[in-house]
Amino acid sequence: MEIPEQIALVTGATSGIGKAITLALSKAGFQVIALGRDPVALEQMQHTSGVRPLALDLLDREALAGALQGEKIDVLVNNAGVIPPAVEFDQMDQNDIDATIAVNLSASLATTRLVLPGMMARKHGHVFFIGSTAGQAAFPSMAVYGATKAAISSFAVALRCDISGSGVRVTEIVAGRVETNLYKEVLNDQARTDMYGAFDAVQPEDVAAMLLSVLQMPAHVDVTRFDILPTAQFVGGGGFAKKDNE
Ligand SMILES: NC(=O)C1=CN([C@@H]2O[C@H](COP(=O)(O)OP(=O)(O)OC[C@H]3O[C@@H](n4cnc5c(N)ncnc54)[C@H](OP(=O)(O)O)[C@@H]3O)[C@@H](O)[C@H]2O)C=CC1
Ligand SMILES: CC(=O)C(N)C(=O)O
Repeated sequence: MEIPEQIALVTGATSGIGKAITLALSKAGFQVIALGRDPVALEQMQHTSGVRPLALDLLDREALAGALQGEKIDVLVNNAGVIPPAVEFDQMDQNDIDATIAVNLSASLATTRLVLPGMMARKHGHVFFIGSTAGQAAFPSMAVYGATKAAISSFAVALRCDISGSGVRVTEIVAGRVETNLYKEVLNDQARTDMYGAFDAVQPEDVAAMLLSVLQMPAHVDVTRFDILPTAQFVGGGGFAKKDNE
């Protein structure tokens, strides 16, 4: 009997962690729908790796729903994300607050809502969420980004309760510092090089390798969450209140 090709949808497939996951899944034999806004990057990936490009903005709900209509997705990787400028909350621009919540949280929930019923009907599927250490501990000047990732973490565990017994697995990937383009709009090149060098950052391919290992576990095993950090990085530790705001 021929085993049908499995289909994976990866959001934020044009760069960083999402790109590495897309390429790893494609190499592992999945038909990958690679979703991102950059059509040129997607076209290149189609050319070199045979992935199916899906150029759209996740915030365009109608386009997303239309594009996913009829797709029988086995693996969903909710990866797309943005990081707003690192400033204290009282200095944040409201547009940055809204955009961060919309991409990092709302878009993941919307995509999952579209894909999950089909998985449940077929009694098979795996939904991944890319969380962050910033959702597990306080990071100064990252209150909103951290809040979106804490919400993702909370959502992922609660989702498991809701769909328990359906055969669909859920995994949250809690990533520490991974060397990608995430900070390219908010830090200059030197600052990014210093930041990643200081920790010997995790590489996107490392995250992809972990995701594949989790996916390859037997169907009755769900790795509900894993943390992946540079060996030299830790999070948490005490903070001290400022004496005043002057
Ligand atoms: N790098 C790190 O240290 C860590 C990253 N993470 C998380 O990993 C995920 C991937 O980030 P990373 O690889 O680092 O960063 P990158 O900036 O390299 O990649 C972000 C991806 O998200 C896509 N994206 C952003 N906005 C939208 C949108 N509106 N619609 C569709 N796609 C969108 C981008 O595609 P395009 O521009 O083509 O739209 C891009 O492919 C994020 O959720 C991030 O929060 C978590 C912990 C640590
Ligand atoms: C941006 C992140 O999510 C992060 N964990 C980091 O350490 O930079």
